[in-house]
Amino acid sequence: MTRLVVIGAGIMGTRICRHFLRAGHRLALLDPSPDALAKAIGNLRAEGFDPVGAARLEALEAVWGTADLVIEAVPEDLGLKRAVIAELDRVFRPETLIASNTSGLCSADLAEGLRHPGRFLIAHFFNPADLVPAVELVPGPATRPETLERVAALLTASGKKPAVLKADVPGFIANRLQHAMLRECFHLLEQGVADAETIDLVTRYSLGVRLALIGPLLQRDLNGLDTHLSIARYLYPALDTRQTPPEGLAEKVRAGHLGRKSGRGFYDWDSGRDAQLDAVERLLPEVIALAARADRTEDI
Ligand SMILES: NC(=O)c1ccc[n+]([C@@H]2O[C@H](COP(=O)([O-])OP(=O)(O)OC[C@H]3O[C@@H](n4cnc5c(N)ncnc54)[C@H](O)[C@@H]3O)[C@@H](O)[C@H]2O)c1
Repeated sequence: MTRLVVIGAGIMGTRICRHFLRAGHRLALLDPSPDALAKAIGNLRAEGFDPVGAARLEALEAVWGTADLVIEAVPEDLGLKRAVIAELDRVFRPETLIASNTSGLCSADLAEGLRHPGRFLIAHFFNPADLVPAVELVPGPATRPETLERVAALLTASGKKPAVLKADVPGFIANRLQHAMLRECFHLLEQGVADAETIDLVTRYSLGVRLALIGPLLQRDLNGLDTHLSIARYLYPALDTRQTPPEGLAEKVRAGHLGRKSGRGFYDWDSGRDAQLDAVERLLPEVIALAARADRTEDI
């Protein structure tokens, strides 16, 4: 059993806790917001777990300062994350590993100025973190090989699929792909080629049907690289290559249309859509089980 500390009791922190508690680890959760902490601890207790909750690091230091791994999941702000990680580096013994759940900041930027940068790396979980198997691991220039090995082993033993990147690039793999696809979605919307419902429908019932079972590169091998090259030759010049986010997106954010959390985004969020999306999330384990079956051809 490993002792873990999670910093930040928001969407990601709570679900990361749930994952490791289910895997049998001991866990402390820290958040300076009393509401966020009470909600997270309350939800985890309702599931039969008993995590330690704290509002300040000093409250954990005596007992948890020797924890095996600390994972920070505070808001995506480089200055805030740097300050939090530097404090963790100061408070926890040098043997305690430190991971950041940043969505795409560089490992080198987060580790700058640390006293013990060899114990730091990025461990990028996906939402919902208790269900989605992949975790991107991004070492920084000073990360020790044992840090990477220990975190990868812990994740594998708890049922996750860690994937180690060979370079410290912003956005890692998944967010680079996601943003490339979304840039083209905005392009199609702006050009009036299709509305949001149509783009979502085509994506789900074409690319989406395959993606949980076959990665995009293996799928291209199936299709034939010569065909892909012929299409790429005429298609690339027509694709969006802009270097700044679309103005339409910025307008939505300025108007407070943030998606589910504000009741309106690309779609209107009434209680029916809320309930529908909750039901869809309950289907995720089935999709994940299918993806795992695709790795074992004897099961198909
Ligand atoms: N939401 C996602 O889908 C998702 C997916 C993958 C990665 N991430 C990344 O995970 C991180 C957290 O995202 P989230 O969606 O859980 O955010 P969130 O806003 O839901 O939660 C952040 C929590 O951090 C707490 N916090 C703020 N300052 C703190 C501090 N100094 N010490 C401790 N806690 C502090 C806040 O009170 C809040 O409860 C971000 O880096 C984000 O980019 C998010």
